[in-house]
Formats: sequence, C-alpha cells, structure tokens
Amino acid sequence: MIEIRNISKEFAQFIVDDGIIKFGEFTLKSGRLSPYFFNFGSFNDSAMLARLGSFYADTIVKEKIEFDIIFGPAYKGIPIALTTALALHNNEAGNVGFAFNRKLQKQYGEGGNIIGASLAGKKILAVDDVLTSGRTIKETKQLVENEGGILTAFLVALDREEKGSETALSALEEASKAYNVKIYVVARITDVVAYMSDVADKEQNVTKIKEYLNVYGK
Ligand SMILES: O=P(O)(O)OC[C@H]1O[C@H](OP(=O)(O)OP(=O)(O)O)[C@H](O)[C@@H]1O
Ligand SMILES: O=C(O)c1cc(=O)[nH]c(=O)[nH]1
Repeated sequence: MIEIRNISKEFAQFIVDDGIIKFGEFTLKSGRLSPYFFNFGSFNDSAMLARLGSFYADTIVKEKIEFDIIFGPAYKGIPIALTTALALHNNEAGNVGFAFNRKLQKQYGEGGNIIGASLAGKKILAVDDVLTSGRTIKETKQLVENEGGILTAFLVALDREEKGSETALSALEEASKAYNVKIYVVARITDVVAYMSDVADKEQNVTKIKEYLNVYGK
C-alpha cells in the first residue's frame, strides 16, 4: 500500500521538536500580543535550512503551484527563496529563477532594491515564514508590481489562522480576496496544536495557544 505523506503534520513535528516555536510574550507586526512565536531565526544551521527548503518545495509540487519566478521579501523571505529554489533544483522539479529585495534602496553600484531575476511580466510566487494579518502580502504585491511583475501566489510555512482586520473572513481569506492572490501554506497552527497535544509535557503551552486563538483565531 502506498502511504500518502502528510506534509503539514511532518512540518508541525519538525518545528515543535526543533524548538522553532517559542513560548513567552511576543509583540507581533500586527501589534497583537502573542504567547507563542514562530521563530524563523532558529532555523540556524545548514541541515535545518535544507529541510525547511524541502517543505516549501514539496508543497509547491503537491499543490501544483504555477509561477515563473520565486520572490523572497526581505528579510526572512530571502533565505527562504534561496533554499526553496535549491530544493526544487535538487528534487529535479526544475531550474527556477529567484529574486529578493532590499529594504533600503541602494544608491551606488548596481543600485535599486531588487536583486536577482527580473520580475517584469512574470508570474511571481512569493515565499515567507508566517502569515498573521496578511499585511506583508499587501507590501509584497506592491513591491512586485513596482517591478512590473504579477503576484499570483504566496506560500508561507505557517498560517497562524488569525481573523482578518477588515471583514469577518480569516486573515488568509481576506488577503487572498483583497490582493487577488492564491495563498498556500505548509502547515497551520491547528496542525501544531494537534501534534503538541500528542506529546507529553506540552499541555500548558497548548492551552496558551488555544486561549490566544479564542481571541484572535479565525
Ligand atoms: O501577516 P503579517 O501581519 O504581515 O505578519 C507576518 C510577517 O511579519 C514578520 O515580518 P517582518 O516584517 O517582521 O519582517 P522581517 O523580520 O522578515 O524583516 C514575519 O516574518 C512575516 O513576514
Ligand atoms: O506576526 C508576526 O510578526 C510574527 C509572528 C510569528 O509567529 N513569527 C514572526 O516572526 N512574526
């Protein structure tokens, strides 16, 4: 019998077991105060980075995401774009172009704020670490359009499954509709909660995430 992979479950296990999910008090970009944090900076060695890239690449293949260029919004999107492009290449899924931006415009040398493949006239898949309010999707769309590209897809490792700020929709649905972009995720916070609920000594932190989701969850 062929066993079907559950990429979301595997990713939840990876980020819990390797301590990527932190607990404490964290102020988010949205201003919300969260008891947990998906800490991208903890993917801090080559083995973890390569494994992370495989999760993005496997999701791209599984979801049959169509795009011309992978774009990584600064800062954390930059290493994600690189490791995803390399993972796709190593999977023999193909050779893909990638680009990323500088947060500050460079005034000398080659100048500008985009590095890598040209986005002009291309279908862009942006990659990022986490989706909370969707504000970064709006910012990325603007960056891509400034270069003449079309942001068609956005892939994040973790959807925190929070509510949107403008409508009754989730942040993901709200952003997808407002910016006309398909949003894909490797895993959701409920996958993380499900995995943590099966592991000893995680009850307190599971309760904290659930309490947070009772307030800010979709
Ligand atoms: O859905 P949102 O509410 O936009 O929140 C999620 C974004 O916030 C953080 O980025 P930040 O702007 O802090 O960027 P950096 O640390 O990668 O520079 C995070 O890396 C996501 O990109
Ligand atoms: O919303 C954010 O700012 C945010 C949430 C999270 O879990 N991790 C992160 O790096 N940023």
